[in-house]
Amino acid sequence: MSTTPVKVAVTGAAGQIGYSLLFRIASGALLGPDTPVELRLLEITPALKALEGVVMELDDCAFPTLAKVEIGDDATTVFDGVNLALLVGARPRGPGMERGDLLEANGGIFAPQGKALNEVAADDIRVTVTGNPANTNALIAMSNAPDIPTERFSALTRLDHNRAISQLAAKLSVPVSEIKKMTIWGNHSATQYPDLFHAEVSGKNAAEAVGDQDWLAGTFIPTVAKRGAAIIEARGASSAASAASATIDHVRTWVQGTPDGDWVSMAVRSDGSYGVQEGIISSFPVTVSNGQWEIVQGLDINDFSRAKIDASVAELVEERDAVKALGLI
Ligand SMILES: NC(=O)C1=CN([C@@H]2O[C@H](COP(=O)(O)OP(=O)(O)OC[C@H]3O[C@@H](n4cnc5c(N)ncnc54)[C@H](O)[C@@H]3O)[C@@H](O)[C@H]2O)C=CC1
Ligand SMILES: O=C([O-])CC(=O)C(=O)O
Repeated sequence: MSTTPVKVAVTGAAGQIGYSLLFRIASGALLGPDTPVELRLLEITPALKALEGVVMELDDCAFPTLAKVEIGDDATTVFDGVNLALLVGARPRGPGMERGDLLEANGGIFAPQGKALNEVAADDIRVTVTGNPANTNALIAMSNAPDIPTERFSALTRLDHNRAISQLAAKLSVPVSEIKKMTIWGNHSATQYPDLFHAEVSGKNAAEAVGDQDWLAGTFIPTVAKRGAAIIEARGASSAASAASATIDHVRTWVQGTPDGDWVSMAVRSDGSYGVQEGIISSFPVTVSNGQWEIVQGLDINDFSRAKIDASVAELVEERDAVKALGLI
């Protein structure tokens, strides 16, 4: 085992997602069995007592990869020297709400956290935003951290990506491992576009393998895009274990890379690829190697996909304009 622990910050650590996420990070599921981790856990002051209880449970697991845990309510102290920051802490939506309804309540959290990361994080900091509305919260954090390269900020659309793989695998009665090159485009919201025209099932084009545009447009896309709301309806609370699992998948891919012949979905700063307005944080197909993501280039976008991508990007532009008006970026 290497000796220097990787410092991993998690915000909202006493919340639902935190309760699933922390134990997976501490057990080595994020960085592997040979990399010790130091957890830096940020919460609001009233939640610190609950967080102490979670830390007692972490201690009781006796994870060999968990080197140290520090908790606190001050971002500048907790983020000091961190290599990875998982920004989860934010209010979840309830029944009947869209994630964009959280913009005002949650947006205010990410400007100070971006500033704190800018001031004290390690030089190799990588930031993943899970708290909703995730894309625009990542934009806020990035805009408030001018000294951190913009490619070190990302937002989570891996949960949508995993949901899309699962729905397609069930439709075609194949194992999820047969599905490659899934893409989520745009916003982590009901306008997101899960794209089957470039996905592959056992090496064959997924849209052709499905051969049913009505299912693709009328069942697959809305099922994936509205899965979060369906879980809130069923569970009475928003998805937590699957969100934690996707957060692990996202960061592990960012650190370890994508396998040959596959890609993942990550929401990252647009460079204008595929006509997505430059500067917003939008989900793209990306490959990762040596800790650097690259947007997959050269995919043909048909008229159906063009309209779906444009609609989700228009929503992201609206969200950006709203947080600009609030003075958050
Ligand atoms: N991007 C995605 O795919 C998904 C995102 N989410 C989002 O993740 C967020 C967290 O969800 P849950 O854990 O279920 O919510 P939760 O309410 O159980 O936990 C959130 C925690 O964040 C803490 N918190 C609030 N403000 C904070 C601040 N300024 N600094 C540090 N901590 C703070 C709260 O005290 C609470 O403990 C929500 O915004 C939810 O909508 C949830 C599922 C999937
Ligand atoms: O739907 C929600 O509010 C929680 C979330 O982001 C998801 O499950 O995708």
